[in-house]
Amino acid sequence: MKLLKDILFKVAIQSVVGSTEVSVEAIHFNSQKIVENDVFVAIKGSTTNGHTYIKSAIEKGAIVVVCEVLPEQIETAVTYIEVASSSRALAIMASNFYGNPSQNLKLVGVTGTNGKTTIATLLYQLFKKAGYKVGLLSTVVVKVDNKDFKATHTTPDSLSINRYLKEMNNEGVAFCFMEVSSHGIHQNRTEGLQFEGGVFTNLSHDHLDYHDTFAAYRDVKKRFFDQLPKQAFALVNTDDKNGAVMLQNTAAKKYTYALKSYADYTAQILENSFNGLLLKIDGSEVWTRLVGDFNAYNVLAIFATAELLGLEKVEVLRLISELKSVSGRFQYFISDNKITAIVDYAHTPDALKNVLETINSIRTKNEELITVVGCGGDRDATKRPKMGHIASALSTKVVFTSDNPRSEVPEAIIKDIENGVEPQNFKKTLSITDREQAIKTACQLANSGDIILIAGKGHETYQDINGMRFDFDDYKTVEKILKQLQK
Ligand SMILES: CC(=O)N[C@H]1[C@@H](OP(=O)(O)OP(=O)(O)OC[C@H]2O[C@@H](n3ccc(=O)[nH]c3=O)[C@H](O)[C@@H]2O)O[C@H](CO)[C@@H](O)[C@@H]1O[C@H](C)C(=O)N[C@@H](C)C(=O)N[C@H](CCC(=O)O)C(=O)O
Ligand SMILES: Nc1ncnc2c1ncn2[C@@H]1O[C@H](COP(=O)(O)OP(=O)(O)OP(=O)(O)O)[C@@H](O)[C@H]1O
Repeated sequence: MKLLKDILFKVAIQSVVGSTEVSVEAIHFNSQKIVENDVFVAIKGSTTNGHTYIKSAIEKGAIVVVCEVLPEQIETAVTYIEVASSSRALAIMASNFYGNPSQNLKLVGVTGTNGKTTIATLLYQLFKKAGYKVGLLSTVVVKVDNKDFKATHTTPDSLSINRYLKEMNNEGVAFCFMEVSSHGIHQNRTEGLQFEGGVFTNLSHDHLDYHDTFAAYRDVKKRFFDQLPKQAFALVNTDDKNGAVMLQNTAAKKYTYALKSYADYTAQILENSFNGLLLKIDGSEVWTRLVGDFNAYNVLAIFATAELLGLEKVEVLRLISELKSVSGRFQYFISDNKITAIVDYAHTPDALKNVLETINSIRTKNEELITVVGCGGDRDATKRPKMGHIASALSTKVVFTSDNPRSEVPEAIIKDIENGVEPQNFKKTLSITDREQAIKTACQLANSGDIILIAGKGHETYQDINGMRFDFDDYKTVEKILKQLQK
């Protein structure tokens, strides 16, 4: 049990009706989870207004209600806390409830359109190898040192974040790396956390279904840096023009990294092949198994972050050479008959362009590049023709297919993608709605030496069709088909 007035510490309260000297059991923002002696936080969501559940939360046993508008009917046995932002109040209360766990470890947030999972996961790997207990909050998995938990979001809700951080405190975790999504910042999921540092990767067209405009999307990302305290570090990629924007109003210590322009941390690509990258960082050569130019940025960000967190340069360089690729991020194998199959999470125009350009910069002219790609349903439709255009312009053959059509008609999504194909590239493309059949066709089209890229789903192990999740794994599927075709 916790005293309400303690968990309200630093919450910007507008009015209180009732006593704050009451003991509460737990905090919930979903009325369905409420039991006796709980706090219910009513949040205005995107589909429902949590304030409509106040009555039902009280019936289930809530003794405290945190809300932005006081209900007309006040129950005398209940304490009401009126705040300007319930989601912000929730985050601060969650932090207080779990004993401000972010203050007991070094927390680094990674934000940007692409590279968050790669950088956060590889930092987790690197600090583990350096002998520390480490935490990870990522799109793929949540890790409390060696314990794994299923990830539900890129950045979980504030109660879950603080619960995981508390577990990390209990395990003696020294560093935690977390992905900070634009949805997470916008919904105040990271409010009140004490960050040791923030990393900005890049910004490109994404999530405009949610943020409406690119400027709004950029400004949400910037808010994360605006809120960093002065003892923290803000590390940004200044080859992306938005990097400088992120630093405009931050109180944190500013650091930059770049491959193409002057920066505090720079690197040179000496070699780039399917065996990995040879980089020169700060005068020293380092070999990494990670493939592609974009991973040179990721490795440089990892190097800088590890140094800023106090690791020795020589040790960091040694550990970088031991890092393994991240699940579904340029994850590849070469079949017995020498076909290279790559599974990559590129599901934005920019990420798709990057991954295709990377493969094209490595492959020889007589090796074909066959791409299998689709776009999600119920999400930003403006990226569909862009992805169709990019895939067909940068591959030798393309199979358009489904990628989580959700409630939309898969063929209609594919039609939107096809609309972006330039007439001269039509002959390179075909469309097959069923993703397994599409992958099979790509495998049948491939000859020894060719490369198949399966883009968009990466680590995901399902296909979301009409509210139902069906098991589906790009990597296992292509592995199975290529084996069968060899027989
Ligand atoms: C669009 C969006 O981000 N939605 C998130 C939001 O839900 P919402 O605003 O839609 O909630 P709602 O359904 O309208 O309900 C409003 C309130 O009423 C409450 N309620 C509702 C029903 C009830 O019976 N009782 C009750 O109290 C709900 O608990 C909620 O507090 O708040 C929820 C709680 O934190 C999130 O789980 C939910 O994430 C949904 C599932 C989601 O898919 N989010 C994605 C888009 C997302 O956040 N993605 C980013 C990464 C994006 C990327 O980089 O690719 C992420 O960080 O994961
Ligand atoms: N630094 C980078 N710059 C551009 N593209 C990148 C970078 N790092 C990775 N990518 C590409 O973007 C894809 C997604 O990478 P990653 O999962 O690390 O990004 P993310 O920011 O976590 O994305 P999401 O939030 O969608 O999970 C990769 O599969 C790769 O194709």
